[in-house]
Amino acid sequence: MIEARALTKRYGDKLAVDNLTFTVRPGMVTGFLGPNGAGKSTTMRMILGLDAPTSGAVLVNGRPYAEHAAPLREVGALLEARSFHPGRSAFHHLLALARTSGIPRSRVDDVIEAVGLSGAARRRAGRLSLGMAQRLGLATALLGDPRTVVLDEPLNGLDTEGIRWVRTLLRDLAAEGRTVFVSSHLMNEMALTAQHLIVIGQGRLIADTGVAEFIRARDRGVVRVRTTHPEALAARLSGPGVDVSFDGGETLTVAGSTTDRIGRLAAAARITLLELTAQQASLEEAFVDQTRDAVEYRALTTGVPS
Ligand SMILES: Nc1ncnc2c1ncn2[C@@H]1O[C@H](COP(=O)(O)OP(=O)(O)OP(=O)(O)O)[C@@H](O)[C@H]1O
Repeated sequence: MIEARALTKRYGDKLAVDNLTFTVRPGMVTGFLGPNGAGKSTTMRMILGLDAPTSGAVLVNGRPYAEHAAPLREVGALLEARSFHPGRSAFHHLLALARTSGIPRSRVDDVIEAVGLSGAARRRAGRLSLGMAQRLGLATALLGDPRTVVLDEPLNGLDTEGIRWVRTLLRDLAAEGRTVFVSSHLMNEMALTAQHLIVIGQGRLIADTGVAEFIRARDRGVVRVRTTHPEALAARLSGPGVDVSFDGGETLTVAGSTTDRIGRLAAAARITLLELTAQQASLEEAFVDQTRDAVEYRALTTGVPS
């Protein structure tokens, strides 16, 4: 369990984390989302005792990180890929960590196997591909068999198979009753992996909610309709708050209405429907919509000078 209470971090004039209060619960994967510069990494560093809060506090499994007698057994972390000595092999990196934390050597072999690094474990870590380095980072996080894992962008550099593997790994860790807190910019992947979301923007909490609820909160009720008489149906559907767009063929996209209403209206007008589908917003659409005001660096679209 991770409990942030009025957690705040200021760097000079910059309020990187602003009065964040949230709880990350065990037994599910919690995604940590926010636009660039929102304060995710800063929050994660404070969870792990690598940065001190300006005010407020964050507890991991009931205590500040630094107060745990065997922190590696409480919290496993992946903050940056390649945060290991490049000249040391993956095996020796893990072995050195295990020795200083009272973790048995057999556990090193276990995590190497678990993350699929067996073939590369003796190679110097500096020569590992980004994907392999990411796997070593995950092995490091899991070494102490921790109750809580905190992972900053664990999917960076992984190929499709690696991404699917991490998805299963995170879900399995959560199913074992662990607390899994993971940031990622890959929204489609988060939608598949996480059950809960903490969303921040400019250091402030935007949402602390289930993934489905987060998407539903901004779902504008878009319905796709295929019909034999699109123009006639469009004329009947249009009205205050209802937006109908027509693709020129037999399909209409209707915002601001429902499948029930459209179905009944079509039946009353004796218009044949070929398809009537409520379209759910994607997590990415919901995210863009709900963090729009909190984007720190917005790309400006400028015309190309002629
Ligand atoms: N050591 C520091 N000194 C000064 N400002 C910092 C420092 N670390 C972070 N910041 C600033 O604090 C804000 C939050 O940064 P942080 O890296 O936590 O965001 P993030 O959500 O992890 O971003 P990204 O998604 O781009 O990784 C940013 O404006 C950043 O420039």
